[in-house]
Amino acid sequence: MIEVKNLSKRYGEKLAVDGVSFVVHPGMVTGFLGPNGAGKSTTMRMIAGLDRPTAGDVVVNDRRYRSCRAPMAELGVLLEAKAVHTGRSARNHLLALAQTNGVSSKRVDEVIDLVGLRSVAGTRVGGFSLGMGQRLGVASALLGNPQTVVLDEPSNGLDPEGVLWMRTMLKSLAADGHTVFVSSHLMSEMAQTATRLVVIGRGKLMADTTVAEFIARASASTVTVRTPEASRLRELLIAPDITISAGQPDVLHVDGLTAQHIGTIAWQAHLPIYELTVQQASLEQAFMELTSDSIEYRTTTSADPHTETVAS
Ligand SMILES: Nc1ncnc2c1ncn2[C@@H]1O[C@H](COP(=O)(O)OP(=O)(O)OP(=O)(O)O)[C@@H](O)[C@H]1O
Repeated sequence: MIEVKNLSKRYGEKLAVDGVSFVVHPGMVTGFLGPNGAGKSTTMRMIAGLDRPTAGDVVVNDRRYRSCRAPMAELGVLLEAKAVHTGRSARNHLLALAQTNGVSSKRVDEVIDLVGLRSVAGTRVGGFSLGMGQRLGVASALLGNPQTVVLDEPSNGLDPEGVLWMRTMLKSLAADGHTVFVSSHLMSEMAQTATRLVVIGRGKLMADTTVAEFIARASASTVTVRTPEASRLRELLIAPDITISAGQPDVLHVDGLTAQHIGTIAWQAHLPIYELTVQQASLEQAFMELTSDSIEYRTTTSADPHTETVAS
């Protein structure tokens, strides 16, 4: 479990993390979302004990690790993908890490298999691709079989097979009772991987909820109805606070009523229904809606798409 309590981090004038509190529970994957510069990496670095908070506290697995990092069996960390510049092979790199942390060489071979690096375990790490480096980083994070893992953009640089592998691995870690806290900008991937979400914007907590609730809160829950009796159904449904727009002649889009309600009214009036669909926002749409005011680095729409402006 990770408990973050009133956590703040100031870099000079910049308050990168501003009084953030949340709890990451074991047994499920928790996604950590926020626009660029929101403070995700800074928060993760403080959880990992690599940055000292300006204020507030972090408790990992019921213990405080103030000045030193949590032991490998407690907390496994993958922070921003950095190439490991070493002439060592992947296996020797992990063996060295294992020796300094009292981890057995048997575990080294286990994690090599777990991350799918068996065929290149003897290859120099310096020549690894970004995706192979990510897998090695995950292997290092899992070496101590930690109760809690904190991974910053673990799917970064992975090919589709690698992204699927990462999703499966994170879910299986969570299913085994581990605490899994993962940042990502890949919204569709997060929607498939995480059960809960912590969302920050400009250093402040914006949401701490389940993925389902987060999406439900953002979407207007429009119901699409397909019926050959669209105009009759419209007359039966229309009421104050109910908005009905027509798509094709046999399609109505209804805001303000549930699918059950619409289905029941149609059934009572003996109107045939060919389709009744609740239109839910995607996680990406929900995220954009929630964070649109807290995007710090925004591209201008009319000018050069490569130009970035910093909002005041
Ligand atoms: N060492 C540092 N010195 C000064 N400012 C920093 C430092 N590290 C981070 N910042 C600033 O703190 C803010 C939060 O940065 P952080 O890297 O935590 O955001 P992020 O949410 O991880 O962003 P991204 O999604 O782009 O990785 C940014 O404005 C960043 O410029």
